[in-house]
Amino acid sequence: MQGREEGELELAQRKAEVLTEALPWINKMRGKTVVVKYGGSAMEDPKLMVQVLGDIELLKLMGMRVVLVHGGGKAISAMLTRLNMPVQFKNGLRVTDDDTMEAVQEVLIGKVNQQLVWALNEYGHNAVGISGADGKTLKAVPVSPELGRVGHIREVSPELIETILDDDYIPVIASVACGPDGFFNVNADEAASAVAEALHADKLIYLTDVDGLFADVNDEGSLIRSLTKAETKSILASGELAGGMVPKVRSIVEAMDRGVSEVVILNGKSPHSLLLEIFTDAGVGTLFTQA
Ligand SMILES: Nc1ncnc2c1ncn2[C@@H]1O[C@H](COP(=O)(O)OP(=O)(O)O)[C@@H](O)[C@H]1O
Ligand SMILES: CC(=O)N[C@@H](CCC(=O)OP(=O)(O)O)C(=O)O
Repeated sequence: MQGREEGELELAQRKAEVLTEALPWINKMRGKTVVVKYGGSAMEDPKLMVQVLGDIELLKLMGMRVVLVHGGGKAISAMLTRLNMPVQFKNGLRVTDDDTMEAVQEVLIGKVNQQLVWALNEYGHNAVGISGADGKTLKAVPVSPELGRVGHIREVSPELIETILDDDYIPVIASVACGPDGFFNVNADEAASAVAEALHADKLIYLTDVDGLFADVNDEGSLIRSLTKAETKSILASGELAGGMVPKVRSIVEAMDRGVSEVVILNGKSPHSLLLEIFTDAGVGTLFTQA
């Protein structure tokens, strides 16, 4: 009994230490705009998803203007497979014909977006789900004829997002944009980067399914803790990155080129990585800074 009480006291002291360490960060981040990109790879496990959304709720309660931009690539591929439709990527971007575009809309806007909104609402902080077509928030132009309806963001109109934030809701944005003749499929990493730029965000966070950027993709011990913009550009140019990490790192460079001062890649599968990154001195993941 005595031992258990001592253990409990130690735990309480540790919790108090954590709060003390967090206090300056809470002060620093109050009122700041944080764009969180939540990727399909880290959204697979519903239990983990609930935990991530709980962390987002906490950021909101601590006074941050939190914007959630989401993907859902795995869910789209699963739907296409069920429909016996091809799943094809070039340089990390999905080849998107008209039928594929319909499936993308159904999965991202109809399913994933509303699941996230519903789950955030369960925490008590009301969320509003939009796609890039709402309020013409994301306007895109085609990337190349071989990719079909894949869009590159040409312009972001942040007014609707700002209205939602000003009314104290959490905007949840599906990475579908409007283009010259209908909807376009935009990589969610690029959408998050463009939204962060348009909102002059203080921080852009990519939640994915790995701890950050590895020097060697096959070695989890090779996590790179921090990179400057120049170093990030040379990694991108080296051609060593593969799969979804290519558009992610390209989006990070674009965000930094356009003035976002801090970008982080975090593992959305490790418990409370968001809180550890924002509220602890050491942080976690890979931090990208201007210099
Ligand atoms: N150098 C690297 N470091 C870390 N991950 C890498 C690297 N190169 C490629 N990857 C791959 O990128 C994946 C993350 O990108 P992606 O699957 O698009 O995530 P998300 O769906 O979260 O956007 C990782 O699971 C990993 O397989
Ligand atoms: C053009 C393009 O590739 N669009 C992506 C959009 C979803 C996405 O980016 O989802 P994740 O963040 O989960 O990977 C796709 O169709 O998969």
